[in-house]
Amino acid sequence: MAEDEKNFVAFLGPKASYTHQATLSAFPSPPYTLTPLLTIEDVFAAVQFGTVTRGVVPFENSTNGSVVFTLDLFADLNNKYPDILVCDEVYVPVSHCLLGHDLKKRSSQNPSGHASNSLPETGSMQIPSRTLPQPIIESPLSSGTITPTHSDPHPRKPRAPPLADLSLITKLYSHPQAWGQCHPFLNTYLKGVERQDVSSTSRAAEIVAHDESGNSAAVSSGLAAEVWGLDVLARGIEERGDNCTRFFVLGKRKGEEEYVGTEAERTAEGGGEGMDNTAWKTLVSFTVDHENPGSLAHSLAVFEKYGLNLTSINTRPSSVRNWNYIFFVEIQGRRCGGGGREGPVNQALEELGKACRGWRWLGCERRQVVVRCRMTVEQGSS
Ligand SMILES: O=C(O)C(=O)C[C@]1(C(=O)O)C=C[C@@H](O)C=C1
Repeated sequence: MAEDEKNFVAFLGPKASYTHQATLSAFPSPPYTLTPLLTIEDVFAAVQFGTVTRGVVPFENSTNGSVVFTLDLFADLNNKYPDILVCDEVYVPVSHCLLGHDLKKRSSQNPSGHASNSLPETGSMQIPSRTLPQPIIESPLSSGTITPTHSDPHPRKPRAPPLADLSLITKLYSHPQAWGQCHPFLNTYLKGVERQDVSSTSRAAEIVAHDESGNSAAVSSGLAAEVWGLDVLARGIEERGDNCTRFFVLGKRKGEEEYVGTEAERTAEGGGEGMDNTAWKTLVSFTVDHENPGSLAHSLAVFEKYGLNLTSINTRPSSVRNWNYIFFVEIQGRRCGGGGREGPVNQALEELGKACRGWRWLGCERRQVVVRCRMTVEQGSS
C-alpha cells in the first residue's frame, strides 16, 4: 500500500451516522480520509482487501445489546474475513430524534403552498392521496396516553413528547438497533406504524429526505437532520438518558504475524513496553463440543485460572447444526504479540485450545472512556 493510502478509514455510512461520529472522534480528518460505506459487511471487506487501513463498525449498545450483524461477521462462518482484528474501541453517547417533514411548519413558512422541492417523479401513476396536501389534524396518539395491556402491564413513559403533529406518518425507517432503544416513545406516539429496517440511521434520514409527503419519518440523529435537511419532530426519544454505543476500530492482520498495533497505538498510554495489561481487552471466539457436559464451563474456567476478568460474553448460532453456538468473550488483558508465549492472556488462550473445540483471537482494544462527540455539520457533510 502506498504511503498516501495509509490514512484511509471506512465506516458505516452514509454521512452523519453515529458510526461517522465515532470515526471522527478516533480519526480526525485530515490527515485521515474517511470513506462512508453502505453496510457493516462492506467495512469488513474494505479492511480485509486492504482498500482502507482501518474500518469502524458498531458493536454494542448499552440499552439494546449487541449488534448481531457485527458479531456474525466476526463469527466468519464462510472464512471470508480471516485477517480482521479489533484494534481499538470508541464510545459515543446516542440521543435519537424523530426526523421528517413538518408540513405545518413548512406551510406557515411558505403560505403559497408550493412545495420547496418538487415531489418525487410519479410518471403516469396517480399521486397517492397521502402525498396531496392534507388538513393537519392532531394525532390521537400525540396525547401521550400509555395504556397498560396484559402483555405490558407497566408500560414505560417516553422521555420526551413530540414537537410536531405525527398523524400523517405511516412509515418509519431506521437501523434495527435503534428501534430497541426507543420503545416507550415509539409505542406511545407511533404505535402500529409500519417499521422498515435500513442499513443505518443516517441512511434512514437520507430516504426520508426524498419523501416530502410527510408520511415517512426516520429515527436518526439531530446532526442527520441538519445534514439531510429534515425537521426534528421529536428530540431525545431514546428510552434511557445514558444510552451509549460502543464501536470497534478494525485493522488487518499482516501475514503470519499477529496484529500488534501501529507505532502510535503501541506507544499510547497503556500500550508499548511495560504496558498496563488491565488497560486492554482481548476479543476471542470459540466453539465447544455441545455433547460434552461441562465443556463451556471448562473453557471459561481457564480465564478464572489465570485471574482474567471477563467483560462481555455473546453467542451466535454456529451454523454447524441447530442449537450449536459460537461464543464470544472479551477478557481484561492483552495478548502479547511477536510470538511471545508469556503473559496470562497468552497462557489462558493456549489452555483454551485444549478445553474447547476451536478458538480464534479477534484482536485487542484499549479500554476507552466515553467521548462526547463534538461533530459539526461541516464534518458530517464531508
Ligand atoms: O451508525 C449508525 O447510525 C447506525 O445506524 C448503527 C447503530 C448500531 O448498529 O448500533 C449505531 C448506533 C446506534 O446504536 C444505532 C445504530
